[in-house]
Amino acid sequence: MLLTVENVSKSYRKGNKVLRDIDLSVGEGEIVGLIGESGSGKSTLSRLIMQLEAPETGVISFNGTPVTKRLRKTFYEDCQLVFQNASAALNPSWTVREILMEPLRNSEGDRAAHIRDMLGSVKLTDAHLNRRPSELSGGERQRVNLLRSILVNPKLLVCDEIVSSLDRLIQREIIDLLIELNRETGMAMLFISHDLQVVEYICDRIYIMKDGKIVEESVKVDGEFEFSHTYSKKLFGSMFSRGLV
Ligand SMILES: Nc1ncnc2c1ncn2[C@@H]1O[C@H](COP(=O)(O)OP(=O)(O)OP(=O)(O)O)[C@@H](O)[C@H]1O
Repeated sequence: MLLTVENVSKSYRKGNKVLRDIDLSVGEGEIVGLIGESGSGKSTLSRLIMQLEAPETGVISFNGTPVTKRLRKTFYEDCQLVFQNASAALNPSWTVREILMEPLRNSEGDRAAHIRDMLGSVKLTDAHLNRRPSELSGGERQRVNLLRSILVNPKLLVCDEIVSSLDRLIQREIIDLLIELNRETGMAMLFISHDLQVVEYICDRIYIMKDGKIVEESVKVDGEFEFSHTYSKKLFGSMFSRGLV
């Protein structure tokens, strides 16, 4: 397995567990979903995976090695995080070129040529390079954000609600890009979302989270996920009835 999360728990305040005994895995080249309502602990888990915070108990491993035993620099070449708010993630005073050069600062070779080669993979052009984030649309900003993370060719991309603030059409464009990237490069993804329709479209396997616990894992069969846990049925049922799916 590329990523394994074993028995991970986390509290911010004594006696109030935000994550409880989480077990989760992502295999090479797999697109795995993590779905749950607001406040269920999804972003906390993504921060733990990225070593931005430490778990209280349990172990997170990448290719069988605990992430805490990895050098940050090489770990971030293997595993990258993209999160929802592209505007906050991008330095407003930098041009797109400067933003994209930054993750390659330690790379050898022609960085500008690498960026030019990769622009097309997220449907951006040379013309975007001299613009600042404020001169881009929301969808373009998220594509710059995404490109910044994939420039180092990570094996795993953790996507935390990356299309949630975009309209359906732009969401679809970004999701199709992710599927294309996955097919072409084999990049695995942990796709975190509260949006079943999006998760159902992109993922082959999903985990359902409730109040800091994984309550169910489901594998897509014939294009659909099946659930046995009452909460998953209720969650998915209410999404259908609200017309989100
Ligand atoms: N730094 C923090 N200090 C204290 N409590 C926190 C902190 N970060 C998150 N929490 C709490 O942990 C719980 C889980 O939050 P988290 O952001 O992981 O949920 P989420 O599922 O990602 O929600 P959303 O979909 O709304 O982003 C929430 O109750 C939140 O208030």
